[in-house]
Amino acid sequence: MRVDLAANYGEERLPRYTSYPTAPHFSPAIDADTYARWLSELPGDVGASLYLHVPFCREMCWYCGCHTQIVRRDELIAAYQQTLCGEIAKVAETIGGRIKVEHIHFGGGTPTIMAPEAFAELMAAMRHAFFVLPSAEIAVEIDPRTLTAEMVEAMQLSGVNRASLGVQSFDPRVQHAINRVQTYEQTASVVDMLRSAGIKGLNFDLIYGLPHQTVASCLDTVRRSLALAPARFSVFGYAHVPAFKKHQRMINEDRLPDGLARHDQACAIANALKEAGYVQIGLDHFARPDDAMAVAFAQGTLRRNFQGYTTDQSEVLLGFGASAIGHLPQGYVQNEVQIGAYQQSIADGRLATAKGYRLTDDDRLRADIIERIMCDFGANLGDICARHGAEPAAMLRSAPRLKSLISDGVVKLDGDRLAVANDSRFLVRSVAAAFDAHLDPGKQLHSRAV
Ligand SMILES: C=Cc1c2[nH]c(c1C)Cc1[nH]c(c(CCC(=O)O)c1C)Cc1[nH]c(c(C)c1CCC(=O)O)Cc1[nH]c(c(C)c1C=C)C2
Ligand SMILES: C[C@H]1O[C@@H](n2cnc3c(N)ncnc32)[C@H](O)[C@@H]1O
Ligand code: MET
Ligand code: SF4
Repeated sequence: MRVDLAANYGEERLPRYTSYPTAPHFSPAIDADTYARWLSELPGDVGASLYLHVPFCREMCWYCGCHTQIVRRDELIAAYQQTLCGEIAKVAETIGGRIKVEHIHFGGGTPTIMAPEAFAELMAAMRHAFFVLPSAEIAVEIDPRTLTAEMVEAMQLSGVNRASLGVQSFDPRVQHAINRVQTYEQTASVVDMLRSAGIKGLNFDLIYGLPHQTVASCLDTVRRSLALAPARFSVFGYAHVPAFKKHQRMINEDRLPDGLARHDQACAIANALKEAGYVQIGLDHFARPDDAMAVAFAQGTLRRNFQGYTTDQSEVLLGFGASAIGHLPQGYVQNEVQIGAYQQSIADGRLATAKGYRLTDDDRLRADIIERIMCDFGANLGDICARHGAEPAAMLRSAPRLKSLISDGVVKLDGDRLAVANDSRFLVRSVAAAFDAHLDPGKQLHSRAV
């Protein structure tokens, strides 16, 4: 990495571009009526992906940046699951046909906090409302500390074929500082259970930049993780935003590694995973070369959505649950974030849309460019502009911040082909931001760029 540039670009607060425009630009002008109209306009043969958000956990990890809350009473989870079933039926009814589904992702929070029968019922509700293709990828985010054998069986019977495990760090000192104690044996046993049930597409989530983390501690976590041989890793830098996430105040900021230490940790993890034969993908993913994500990356067909990088090619993403975001050809929609408001909407027979964004033609063009930059570290502006009936020269003129990126050697422009220099890939968010017409540099809404 070029440390000289980190100071110029690295501290910028930039979006992670899981959508364009990004979620802070969503407005209440897009409401349940708009969503209903958009759904009814979907072509009958469209392929969709489903995202189900389950915003509950048993205990708060102090670093957590997800939309989740602590729940002790199982009745609350049961009531929420019933609401999800109601929302699925309502959305299918509004579409007015049984569209085909290519991917299902259960995220959270901790989806496996549901009762196994409730999980099975939810899957059945989806198969009833939609045509879930036999080839569909069905993925569940898992907290290895609380996964039961009964839940594994319910997932197996429901056709789940991928699982993403929260691992974060195996270092006991780090684990205590983040309120997440999870032994290696717990994780290993969950890996065994899942594999025995035929759920073989495994991902591990790791985090660097946590309190007390060092390069040695990160490398030890990688070494132990490699022994369990997951097909993929997601490696995130800890995003410390205590103003948004009050529980992050429990993290002692004096124990957080500084920018340089974070960078060393990120590099050490990346090098160790690459040495072990994993391919580095985008900002934060690693996959075995034969894994579908590595293949998509090699072929230039990797996509980016609200879960991060994905192999999912669907044009439509339907989000279910509190705070869930959906993406339709017309634009984005986000459900009520508060669980009470979400449940009330569905109980009243309405969709639960709280806000959204209607895409313009210019947004679609820029979204395409930004997605390719985030996925491929480059973009063929000529091809992309041609698909949108636009001129690459005009697009380049409207991206004035590219100039300094080019003169700093971060970006190379060869005709209409843009490429992020190999040693500057950590600045990919800055390159994407150069095409972001909505970016307001005054607002510090996002986490650090590196
Ligand atoms: C599975 C856990 C999730 C993580 N992020 C999301 C999920 C479902 C999705 C998400 N989180 C935020 C947004 C922005 C819009 C919003 O409704 O608030 C979305 C779509 C909030 C957020 N997440 C992180 C930060 C710093 C913020 C607030 C500020 C901002 O919008 O940037 C950090 C963060 N959360 C997750 C990760 C992996 C991550 C950073 C590496 C988990
Ligand atoms: C879904 C995954 O997101 C990661 N995750 C959750 N919160 C944060 C945060 N504040 N910063 C970085 N990564 C985070 C964890 O690795 C989790 O498993
Ligand atoms: N909640 C699970 C865990 O932390 C899944 C990842 S975080 C949404 O282990
Ligand atoms: S990291 Fe996972 S288990 Fe921990 S609080 Fe967040 S969603 Fe829950």
